[in-house]
Amino acid sequence: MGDRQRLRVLVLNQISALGLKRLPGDGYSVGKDLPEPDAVLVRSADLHGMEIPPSVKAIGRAGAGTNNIPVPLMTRRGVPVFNTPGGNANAVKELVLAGMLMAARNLPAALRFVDSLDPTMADMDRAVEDGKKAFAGLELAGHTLGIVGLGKVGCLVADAAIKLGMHVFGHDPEITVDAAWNLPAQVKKATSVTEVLRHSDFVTLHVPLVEATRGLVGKNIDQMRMGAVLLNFAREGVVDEAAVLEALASRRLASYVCDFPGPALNRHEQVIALPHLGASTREAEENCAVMVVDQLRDYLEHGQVANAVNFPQVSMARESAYRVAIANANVPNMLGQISTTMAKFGLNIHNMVNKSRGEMAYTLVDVDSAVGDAVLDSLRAIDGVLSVRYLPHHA
Ligand SMILES: NC(=O)c1ccc[n+]([C@@H]2O[C@H](COP(=O)([O-])OP(=O)(O)OC[C@H]3O[C@@H](n4cnc5c(N)ncnc54)[C@H](O)[C@@H]3O)[C@@H](O)[C@H]2O)c1
Ligand SMILES: O=C(O)CC[C@@H](O)C(=O)O
Repeated sequence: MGDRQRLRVLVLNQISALGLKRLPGDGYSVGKDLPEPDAVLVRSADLHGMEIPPSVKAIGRAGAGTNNIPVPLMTRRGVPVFNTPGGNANAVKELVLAGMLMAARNLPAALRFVDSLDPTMADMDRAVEDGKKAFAGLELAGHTLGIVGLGKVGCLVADAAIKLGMHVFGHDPEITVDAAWNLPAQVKKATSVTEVLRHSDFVTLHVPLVEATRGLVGKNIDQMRMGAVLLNFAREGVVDEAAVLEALASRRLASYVCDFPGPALNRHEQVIALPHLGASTREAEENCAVMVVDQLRDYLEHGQVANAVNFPQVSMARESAYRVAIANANVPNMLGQISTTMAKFGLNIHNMVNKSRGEMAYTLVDVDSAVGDAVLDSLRAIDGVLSVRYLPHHA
């Protein structure tokens, strides 16, 4: 196949080879520096400042958060943004448990103490026994964990905390039915973030960064129990850093555990800052890469949509070799105009599906004969049409 006939996938972060090898060389070119890419694959690369070429038809995020991608702009261009719900949730859960244990047992300070001991000293045992009292901690069992955000990560953390003997309070105003089913019955429902903060010894945040969650924990830190621990494995902007620093100084917060280092946090003795490690396990990287690549391929080759954050879920079995995929504004008479245009060119619609999500809608149309450029141009010219792709299937 000629190079331009292959679909080009621009890869902007380290994506597991297990996923990338699902893009077969006879149909795809994959690389870090490809002109006119058809799709972009990322993890945390910030696309806000980047010129996303008009050739891009889909963006795949191997992970959960999509705040590094200009999603509304892509929606206006009729470009879906895919993510991988749950693909890295277990990895994050395990790091949250590690974070709670590191804070509860003063492990970073204890390690620094051991590191400071002169290995050649005569009485190491005595120095250890004398020194250890500075690091006495507390056990998780019997303490209360508050969880804000009961999605893929929050639910797993709740389950693990219950199994460790903790009491758990959870808050999520938009919890899904599936998540609610998965939640252990012992989790108590909190009706606000403040209620979680008031009743918890440990508070962990698992919400996406959107306008509504920016600074979700800030001034309200003064509602937290004295000596509580705050964990942020969500995003930097979900907490107000100045409020955290103040609460650490007053000892309202004993520790702040986060995945987002910064100048005021690094080397702070009450802060445990990790280098955005939540999803960095072999298993999570493989899960996310495989999921996102499969979703991208299904969209690029068949127009089907699974796990896009801005498009409806759409699937339709292939019953014809000639498929057109159309993203359009969710306004009256779009389907009428699409079918009239196709009829004008003598195309018979074999099967179609149309679904909407918010202000946009997505339509897959299978027709009985090949579709020429003139039809596609006429479809593109319909007011409200955002993108049109022709997806012939060569069996
Ligand atoms: N540190 C890391 O490496 C890492 C890894 C995975 C995810 N994350 C971050 O964690 C976030 C959550 O991940 P997830 O996989 O659980 O996502 P998810 O979409 O499954 O869950 C997010 C939950 O937050 C809830 N929510 C939204 N706004 C809320 C609010 N104001 N108050 C309470 N709940 C609210 C949603 O209803 C949803 O249930 C991601 O968006 C990402 O930013 C970080
Ligand atoms: O890719 C990563 O390493 C981090 C991913 C994480 O922040 C997410 O939102 O899924």
